[in-house]
Amino acid sequence: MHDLIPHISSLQDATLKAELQQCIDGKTKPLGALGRLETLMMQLGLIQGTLRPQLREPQMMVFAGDHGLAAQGVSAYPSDVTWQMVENFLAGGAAVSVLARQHGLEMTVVDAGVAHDFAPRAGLVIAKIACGTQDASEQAAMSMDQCATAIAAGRKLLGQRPGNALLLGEMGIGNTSSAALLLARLADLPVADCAGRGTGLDDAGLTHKISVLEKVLQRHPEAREALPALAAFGGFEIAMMVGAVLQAAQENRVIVVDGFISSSAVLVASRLRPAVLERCVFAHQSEERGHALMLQAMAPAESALRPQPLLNLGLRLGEGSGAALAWPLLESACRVMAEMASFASAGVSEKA
Ligand SMILES: O=C(O)c1ccc[n+]([C@@H]2O[C@H](COP(=O)([O-])O)[C@@H](O)[C@H]2O)c1
Ligand SMILES: Cc1cc2nc[nH]c2cc1C
Repeated sequence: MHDLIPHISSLQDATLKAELQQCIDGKTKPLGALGRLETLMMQLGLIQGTLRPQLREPQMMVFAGDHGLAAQGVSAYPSDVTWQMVENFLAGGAAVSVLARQHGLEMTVVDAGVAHDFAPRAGLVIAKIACGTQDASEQAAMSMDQCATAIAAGRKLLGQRPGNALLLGEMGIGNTSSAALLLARLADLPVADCAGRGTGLDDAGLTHKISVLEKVLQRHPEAREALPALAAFGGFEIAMMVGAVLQAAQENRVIVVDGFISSSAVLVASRLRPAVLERCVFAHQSEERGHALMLQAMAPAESALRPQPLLNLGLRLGEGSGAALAWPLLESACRVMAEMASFASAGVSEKA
């Protein structure tokens, strides 16, 4: 366990925090007037241990995997869409491909367990654990060994990438079911509150999905802790994201979290090592039912670690699209810290 799950220290440095606050408050604006950008500036400064945070070589990593549970009719789309969208990511035509290009994000697609043989090529890492998970309504989605292998692979892959920022993306037909199951079990919530329409189920489809997920929870009463729950409910792309998040946090990289499924990986990682949350920037509030509860489940209401998503655009796509859309805000936070004048340097009068 200790080899698999690294130690992650807390960033709480009262001196640096006071200096950052003084630097932010000293800039030429009414106190607090840059709102949420100011807390982002503070967070980036704390992560990097400096008054001048800088972002370099941001890595968009899109983890893909298939889900045995999809056979139970829990998604509006067929499983083949997973590999077809991987091809689309690599061809440059998916939403995340366009947005990553726009913002200069290097994009890597990771085959964590897609039920398809891909031709090797630049931008694709084939790290298949298996050709899709098992059907969690019949058995554990993956063995504990597979789960550990996926986490270790995610850590290794992230460790090999350059830069100081990770943007999380994912693709996997059926993976809103895994994320909802993880939330229901780890936060002890009714699965009906955690499950949403995913790729676009209608009312009857959602009712069916919830009844399938209730049976899956009953099938795995023993899977109560983070790792057994991850193994029971899947998927490989979520497990690999858990590894990538743990490694990125250990290396003090900024982690930009996308939507419901990326957040479920952070939920698991934060149950193992709560300090990962200090490195996480939550890009947006997804339209998927359950995402708000997912964010609340990560930390108590009064905690400074309670996730506060940057955007609320009604997104429900995944892929890392929301993380890419939020990226310019992180760049702006750094630019403001570095370039905005202070009252003293600009000769502007302070509050009377
Ligand atoms: O990230 C989100 O908030 C999100 C919300 C709804 C759907 N998705 C994407 O839709 C796929 C999973 O949906 P489903 O219905 O097949 O479980 C998967 O590829 C996700 O990237 C993603
Ligand atoms: C077309 C399509 C694109 C996606 N991107 C992420 N999840 C997706 C699901 C579908 C169905």
